[in-house]
Amino acid sequence: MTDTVDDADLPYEDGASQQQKVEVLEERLEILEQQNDEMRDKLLDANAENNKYQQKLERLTHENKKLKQSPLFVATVQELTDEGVIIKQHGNNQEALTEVTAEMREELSPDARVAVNNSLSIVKQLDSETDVRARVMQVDQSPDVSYADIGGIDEQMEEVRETVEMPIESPEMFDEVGIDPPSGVLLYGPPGTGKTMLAKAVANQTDATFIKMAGSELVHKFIGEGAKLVRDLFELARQQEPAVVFIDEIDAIAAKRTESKTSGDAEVQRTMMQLLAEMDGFEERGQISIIAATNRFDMLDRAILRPGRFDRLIEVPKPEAEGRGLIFEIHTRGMNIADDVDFEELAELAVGASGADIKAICTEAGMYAIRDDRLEVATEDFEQAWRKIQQTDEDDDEISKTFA
Ligand SMILES: Nc1ncnc2c1ncn2[C@@H]1O[C@H](COP(=O)(O)OP(=O)(O)OP(=O)(O)O)[C@@H](O)[C@H]1O
Repeated sequence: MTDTVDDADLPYEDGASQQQKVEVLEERLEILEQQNDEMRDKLLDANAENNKYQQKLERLTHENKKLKQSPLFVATVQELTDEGVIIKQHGNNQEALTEVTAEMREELSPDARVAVNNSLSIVKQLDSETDVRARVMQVDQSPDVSYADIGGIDEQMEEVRETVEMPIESPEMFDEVGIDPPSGVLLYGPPGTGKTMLAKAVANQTDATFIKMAGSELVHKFIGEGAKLVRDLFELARQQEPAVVFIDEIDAIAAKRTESKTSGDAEVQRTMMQLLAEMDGFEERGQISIIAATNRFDMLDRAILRPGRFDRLIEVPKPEAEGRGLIFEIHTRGMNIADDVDFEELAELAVGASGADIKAICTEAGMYAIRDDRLEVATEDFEQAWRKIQQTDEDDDEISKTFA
């Protein structure tokens, strides 16, 4: 590069002639012009380079977005080698060697959980397993539901108590008599009839930790991890025993096998096999009771109903008139209701309502009173609320038919 002209001192002696001064200044001007040209060239080059990087960035951002949109699989990092990173896919346990950028490599360590795309490139690192567990499993040390909060399903409640309470409270009795305690209870029936409540109440009664896992979340949100999460679920229960493990929507993991052999099916199968294995290993299970629930009994794989697994099948139906009356009574306990409100009458009116519907009627009736600026809930409010809830149900049915 040309010499720089960086001192501001005049480049000639004080006594220099006019001629000498002009010559020196011209010389300096020439240098400056040259430098200017060089700088302009560099700027142009830098701009071109910048454009190139900008385009590359856009392309990569687009590609990254695309990668994140398509379904990803979960894998665990086994080893960081000079050739690349060895990962093991969950579900099929296949190992693969994949290359990663230097930045990604810095972040990774053996045992890290990562999401990989179809070509097994690592797209991102995932939360630790504890976070995932927290999201799929709802743990409640002491649920606040008691038997007195449940109405209209006394028989079912008795059966659940008999099956679950005894093995938790007096496991030694089963040892002494020499029989295996009943392993699992399967509650089936329409939505909102109190299945979850029953499981919570029995956990509360036995001072057991209530651990809930939703079957549908297990297979839809955590693809490739179902079997492992089932293992984790029972491990967690063992740490917390006595525990009641409640598997909601079990039909999502234990549905009848279909003819198709898609990878989704295989994954669900693996999850179910793990569940069966955990249920069969009762010896090591300790004071852990399993309660599962489904609205789709007809869809269940018979394997799950074999003796020694869910050997108590309890139907939890919608309540009859008497039961509906009791549920109205339960849900209005804390409400300020008019003296003339008659639960039997309300129960006669709300034909076909589930426990959850009745709870909704009571809340809605309270809302009608508030809107009307009254502090007391009247019979009319309940009637109006029931009409509204029926309407909402009909609308929902319409919507589900439209999308069916
Ligand atoms: N038998 C009942 N007695 C009192 N309240 C009930 C009863 N059944 C349902 N409820 C009310 O409805 C709510 C929902 O019930 P719950 O979650 O137990 O139903 P579920 O049968 O587990 O439904 P799903 O199949 O949709 O999971 C409860 O929190 C409770 O307020």
